[in-house]
Amino acid sequence: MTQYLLSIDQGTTSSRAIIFTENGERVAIGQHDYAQHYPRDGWVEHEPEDIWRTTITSCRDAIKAADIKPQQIASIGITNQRETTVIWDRRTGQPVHRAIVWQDRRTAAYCSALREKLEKAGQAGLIQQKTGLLLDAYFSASKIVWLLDNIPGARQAAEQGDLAFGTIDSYLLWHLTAGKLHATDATNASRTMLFNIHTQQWDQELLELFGIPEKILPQVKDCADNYGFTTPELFGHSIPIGGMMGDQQAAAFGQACFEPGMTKSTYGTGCFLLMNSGKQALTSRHNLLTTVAFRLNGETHYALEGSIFMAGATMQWLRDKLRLFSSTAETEALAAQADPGLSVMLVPAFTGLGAPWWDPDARGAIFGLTRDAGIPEIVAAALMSVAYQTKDLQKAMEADGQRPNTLRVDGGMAANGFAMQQLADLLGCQVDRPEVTETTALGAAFVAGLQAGIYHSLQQISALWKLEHSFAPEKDKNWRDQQYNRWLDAVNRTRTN
Ligand SMILES: Nc1ncnc2c1ncn2[C@@H]1O[C@H](COP(=O)(O)OP(=O)(O)O)[C@@H](O)[C@H]1O
Ligand SMILES: O=P(O)(O)OC[C@H](O)CO
Repeated sequence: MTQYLLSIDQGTTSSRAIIFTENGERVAIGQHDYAQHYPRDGWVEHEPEDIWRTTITSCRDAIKAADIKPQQIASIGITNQRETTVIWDRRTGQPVHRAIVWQDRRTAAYCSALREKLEKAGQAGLIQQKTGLLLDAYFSASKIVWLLDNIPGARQAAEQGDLAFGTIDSYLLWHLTAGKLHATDATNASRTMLFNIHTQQWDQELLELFGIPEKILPQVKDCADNYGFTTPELFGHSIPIGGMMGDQQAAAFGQACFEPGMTKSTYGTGCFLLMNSGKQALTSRHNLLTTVAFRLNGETHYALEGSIFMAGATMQWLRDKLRLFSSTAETEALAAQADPGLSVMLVPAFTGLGAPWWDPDARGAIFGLTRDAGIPEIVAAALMSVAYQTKDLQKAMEADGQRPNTLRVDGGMAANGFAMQQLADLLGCQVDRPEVTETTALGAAFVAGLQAGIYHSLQQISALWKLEHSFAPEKDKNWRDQQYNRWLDAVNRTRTN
């Protein structure tokens, strides 16, 4: 009987399930979008029930479309939007509130106050030293604090051990196993701001600092590990769950970035660039994050990460709010019509600026508009903003003494040839796009396959990576510097810090 791997990719805007062959070929997909809730400026929430329902429907659709039996699935891998925080009641499985999404900025003021407190106490570097993260509303810790402080009775219930916290991976695992397992993996744990990435343990000092009871936290496992079995009612058969990874780490794994210096950049809703740093956890002095890249057999590999909040989401804004086009697939042809002599710049700071600026109060702007500027120029500026933001990350890595070698790209926006060519031109390095751009799902399938004994080494997985197109830089250094200086000027005009 032919064996397959099922990857669950629970993303910010949609839930997906993809069936892969043992050779990493995509057989079938199930995908469902779900509602985004914006109750106030800067607040972003998801209904956990929507996440669960769309995930399970996507799995069933994928199994049906692949025309296979659940018995043929050797293992399930779970990958997910990271940091997004859910707290639920262990007795009923009911969430106490909607999930607070990674993009949500409601705890920005709390984070600023805590930063000041730490600075005054001479402990400014404490959080970065332990977690590799910068004190920001992006990560789970301050979101947990908000839930415990704002949901009546939550703090007391948490202290009594009645509540469970999880990022989306844990929440899905809990439901897939009918409440048998409350676990996460080291990559997701490394995004909570409560996990010491050096000792690989929940950190007591940080739990005290945030006032979070340890009882609500999940057990932390390797990425390829025994995550139990799906409860039989779901698929008519209990399928083993063998892999778990945050989505950006999964993308790096699916891109086979296993050696130090290997770098990937994923262009989905946001953009996340990860450079493998091997078994060494590098500390950035230029506002990048240190994160767990993967942990296998108890051995941790690290990465430097730059997180940008708006990439594909900028294209959605142009489509849905400005109605400049009806499908993002049109943007490549539109941008190709832009007059290269016009210098429109779009800074997509809709929810503040991420790495390396970390300015939660900055807001978006379009500069350089003239009477000749039209839809093509604005679309081109939006696509180029993604390349400029990646250039910011490249500069920060270089300032940290790192020189990422070729860049492997993936995610929905990597399909856009205009954006990818701009990226190669601005970075001045080769940009490689693989045959499978759903590398996030593929990475989760790979770790699940390691656990199932389908793969025996990382070399075996590397050999499955296949190049589809390589974008080579076509512009010189002068052009790059000139363009980048104009970008910096535009960014500086939106910054508040
Ligand atoms: N051809 C394209 N050109 C530009 N942007 C695109 C294109 N295709 C998809 N996108 C953008 O990519 C994003 C979807 O990518 P995906 O990897 O599915 O995201 P996520 O996992 O964050 O939901 C959307 O924001 C969409 O606007
Ligand atoms: O859902 P995505 O693909 O936009 O990824 C979200 C990231 O994991 C947030 O850190």
